[in-house]
Amino acid sequence: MSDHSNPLRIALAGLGTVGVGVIQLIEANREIITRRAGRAIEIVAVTARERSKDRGVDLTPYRWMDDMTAMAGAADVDAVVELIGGSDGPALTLARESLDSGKCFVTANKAMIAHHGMELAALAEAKGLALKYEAAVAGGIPVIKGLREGAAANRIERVYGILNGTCNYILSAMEKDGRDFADVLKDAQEKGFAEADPAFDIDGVDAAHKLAILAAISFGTQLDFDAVEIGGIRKIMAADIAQAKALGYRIRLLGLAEVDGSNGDASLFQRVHPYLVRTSHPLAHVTGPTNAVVAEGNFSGRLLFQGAGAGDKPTASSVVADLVDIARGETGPAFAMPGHMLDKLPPAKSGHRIGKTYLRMLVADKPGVLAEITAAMRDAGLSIESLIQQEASDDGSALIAMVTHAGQEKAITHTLAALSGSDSMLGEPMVMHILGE
Ligand SMILES: NC(=O)C1=CN([C@@H]2O[C@H](COP(=O)(O)OP(=O)(O)OC[C@H]3O[C@@H](n4cnc5c(N)ncnc54)[C@H](OP(=O)(O)O)[C@@H]3O)[C@@H](O)[C@H]2O)C=CC1
Ligand SMILES: N[C@@H](CCO)C(=O)O
Repeated sequence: MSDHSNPLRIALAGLGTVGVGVIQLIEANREIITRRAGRAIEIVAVTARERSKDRGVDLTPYRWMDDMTAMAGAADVDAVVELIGGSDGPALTLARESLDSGKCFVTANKAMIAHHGMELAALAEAKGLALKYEAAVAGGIPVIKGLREGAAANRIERVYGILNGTCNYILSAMEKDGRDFADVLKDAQEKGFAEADPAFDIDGVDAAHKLAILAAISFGTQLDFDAVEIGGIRKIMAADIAQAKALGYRIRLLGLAEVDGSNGDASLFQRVHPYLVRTSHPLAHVTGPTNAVVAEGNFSGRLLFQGAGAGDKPTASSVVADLVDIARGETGPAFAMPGHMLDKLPPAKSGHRIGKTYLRMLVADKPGVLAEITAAMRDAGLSIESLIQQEASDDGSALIAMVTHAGQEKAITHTLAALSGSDSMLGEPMVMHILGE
């Protein structure tokens, strides 16, 4: 470990959007960072794939190290910052080697933490080192610190929010301009907040990485990414956005987690899915790449964390905040309590969950179709709160969108199973849950 009267010396692996942001931030705010940290934070070594690439920052003050293993073992490095990405591969090797070599470790890599966070936390804990990942969840929002420190005295009942800036950008642009999905996605990629593989964003995987991390910190449970139920936004049509609006809702990709005790033993519910959110709810007004996380504490009440969920500067802000913590000597457990105290909960089943649901179906425009749908719903014990049928298209199809009264989720499954063989149904129905207040 480093001597706290000397600068905290860091090695930076990854010089892309976030890596360059970190260099710029440390340069721009050097004086205030030093005063807050109690000592300077100095970059001593850097690495990326391509040494000769122009990154718009001067790298000559720093030692270039092609060999990341050497970076992890360098005697003049106190903390390693990983901004490469990827759940495995070089990022994971660097994490293991850095902690093994006695270096504190900071990362923005939610994929790696979601998959390997328990192992890395155990490594860090065994050596009394810091493993920090504020930037991994919701970019520039200090939500990890908020939950880990500010809300540490609470039992968190539920945590949910908008965890992917790319999806929120796409959904709010579709909502505002009626633009189509592919066009808006291209925009998000150009702006630098989409993942290297944007399928991670639009299919909900990136939000699921973040949700699994939030759940572990919120509930004192072991990270269980594999148990997150995941859905994305690919199948959302402009018509869904319009119908949701007409029914008093906006569509947001949400991650939602809670400990479910309704069936006797506690289990962990984690879901990422597009939800309909009442226009009166604060999350309905979160637009663009902004993220927002709601945590409901049993003493604090509802907490809302909101801000930029991605981008060079906001994400760098979180990375450097972690470095300030390390410079101050803060090396507490990565998941807010020692690893052996984290509960291991089984994944919750969702069939008994009660809520309202949005259903959109493309159907053949012929007599009796609505009766067929409502009969399937009646048999499943599901009742309709509101329903819209759009005028038939030239191809003879009609779009039906409805919101059900609150019912068990398994009633939706039964309804769709009953309708699945029907030749009235054209294409796959779209199911979206409605966020309960
Ligand atoms: N962008 C954002 O807004 C946010 C990103 N994150 C996370 O931060 C991390 C970095 O993201 P971002 O900056 O956007 O990514 P970029 O793709 O912009 O940058 C990745 C960097 O890693 C380097 N790199 C890739 N592979 C290797 C390798 N094998 N060896 C050495 N260097 C390598 C690249 O080198 P080269 O430049 O030479 O190709 C590049 O400098 C990811 O984990 C991401 O999920 C988290 C929150 C927000
Ligand atoms: N691709 C992510 C970056 C921040 O984690 C997003 O769009 O939110």
